[in-house]
Amino acid sequence: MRLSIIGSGYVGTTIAACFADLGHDVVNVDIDESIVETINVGDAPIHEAGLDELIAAHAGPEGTGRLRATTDYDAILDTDVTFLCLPTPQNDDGSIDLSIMEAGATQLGETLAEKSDWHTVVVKSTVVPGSTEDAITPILEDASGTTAGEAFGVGMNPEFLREGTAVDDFLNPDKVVLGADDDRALADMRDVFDPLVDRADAPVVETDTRTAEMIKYANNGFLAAKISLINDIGNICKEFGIDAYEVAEAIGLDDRIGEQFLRSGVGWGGSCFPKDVAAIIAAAEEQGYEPPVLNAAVDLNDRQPGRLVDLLAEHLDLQDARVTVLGLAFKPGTDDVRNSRAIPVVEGLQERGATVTAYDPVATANAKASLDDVTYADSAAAALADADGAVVVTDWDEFAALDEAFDAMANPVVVDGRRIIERRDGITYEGLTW
Ligand SMILES: NC(=O)c1ccc[n+]([C@@H]2O[C@H](COP(=O)([O-])OP(=O)(O)OC[C@H]3O[C@@H](n4cnc5c(N)ncnc54)[C@H](O)[C@@H]3O)[C@@H](O)[C@H]2O)c1
Ligand SMILES: O=c1ccn([C@@H]2O[C@H](COP(=O)(O)OP(=O)(O)O[C@H]3O[C@H](CO)[C@@H](O)[C@H](O)[C@H]3O)[C@@H](O)[C@H]2O)c(=O)[nH]1
Repeated sequence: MRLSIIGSGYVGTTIAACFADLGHDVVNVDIDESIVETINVGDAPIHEAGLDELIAAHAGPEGTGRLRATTDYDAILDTDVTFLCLPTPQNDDGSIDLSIMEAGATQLGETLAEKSDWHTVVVKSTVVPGSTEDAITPILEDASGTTAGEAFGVGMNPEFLREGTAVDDFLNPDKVVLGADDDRALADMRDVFDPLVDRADAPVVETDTRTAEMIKYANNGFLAAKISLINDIGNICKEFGIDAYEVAEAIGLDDRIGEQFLRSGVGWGGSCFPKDVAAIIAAAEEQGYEPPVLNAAVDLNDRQPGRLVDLLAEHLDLQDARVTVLGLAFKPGTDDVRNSRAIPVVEGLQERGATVTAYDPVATANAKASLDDVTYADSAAAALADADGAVVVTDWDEFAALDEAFDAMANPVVVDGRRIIERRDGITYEGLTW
């Protein structure tokens, strides 16, 4: 099928490259010219395992030609289905900010006014229940001068990929959720996903758009709360001198609990969990319901970075100390620092009078835009040399291999927020929950 993908960020670029690999003809539409140029020379605009190869295979000079990018919305006219992969950030009160989606839907609708045959629009972005039906569809109707169900159909297909493993997650999904209130839109969505579903043997959930929207928030809310619960239990373990990871391994053997997402530590960050949990709480409150468990999950998550800083302060006076922060990305495998726990950790250290030297294998450039007064080192060893203390915020594999670098610290105190450093003689080592 011929697909257009509006928004070529972490989700839009990944799904475009994967759909091209599955045999579709795909065009990415983005307002950022540098992203468009990067894709068209066959490179990935983001750091994501396996993405370079897929883009080179389909968009590069020697590629299949099944993937290209443009800033011109008219490219949509030569496609059958459009995915909206635009950002859905949060307002100051935590509620969803749909303004970028609304702007994209307006441009899409104006373009569809020129199209004579049927078109299916799929909302891929994470949006609160009712957004597709009550906000996006009316904009498409107004801007195109046509009616949903007649000239075009609208569906909602939430995305569950994780950054760092985005390509693999997209190509091997646990489930595919197709939300539609229109039979033709649903039929088009089935055709788009058939090659993926066949290949991955993935279960397909067909439902209406509001339920599809809610499934995404339920998924993220559940996972975020699961991590907060293991952090709560981990904090108790620490008080008793018990290893929370040993406890987690045992409880994870119970199929009803499951072994995944039981890594306790400095908490959940990223572009999704914090904003999505905030958005569904705000949406629930607007309906008159205050969700106590999700609120507690956020509250606990907000406290973990402070606990990390407090633990370091038990071992050294932070005033004028030089502290090394290992890891800036919100998780390993990505250059994304949006809502990374590194941000409150660095700010907490600075508030207590410490000066911070940081190192991350790939996220330094992005971190520079979010953090002030930080010295960035070119290697973990350089960051650790002569430091008065160190904290670990991201579980990059390369940190597990560090050994002698700790001996070059002025005072080898290490507080590990991610259980990645080996405890050994010669280092004063503290785990956050073990
Ligand atoms: N990042 C993830 O891992 C992930 C996973 C699942 C779902 N989601 C959801 O997917 C959506 C997109 O997230 P993302 O992380 O890919 O965002 P992103 O910020 O990485 O990318 C968005 C892209 O949209 C472009 N853009 C902005 N306005 C535009 C316009 N009017 N027309 C065309 N392009 C425009 C930007 O230039 C940018 O390249 C969000 O709703 C997010 O919650 C994200
Ligand atoms: O046991 C765990 C697992 C994760 N994390 C942290 O949780 C955050 C999120 O990690 P992860 O879920 O792996 O990455 P994301 O890319 O944010 O993916 C989440 O958010 C996406 C956007 O909505 C969804 O598509 C994914 O299904 C959902 O896992 C990171 O800070 C991790 O360090 C933990 O602290 N402990």
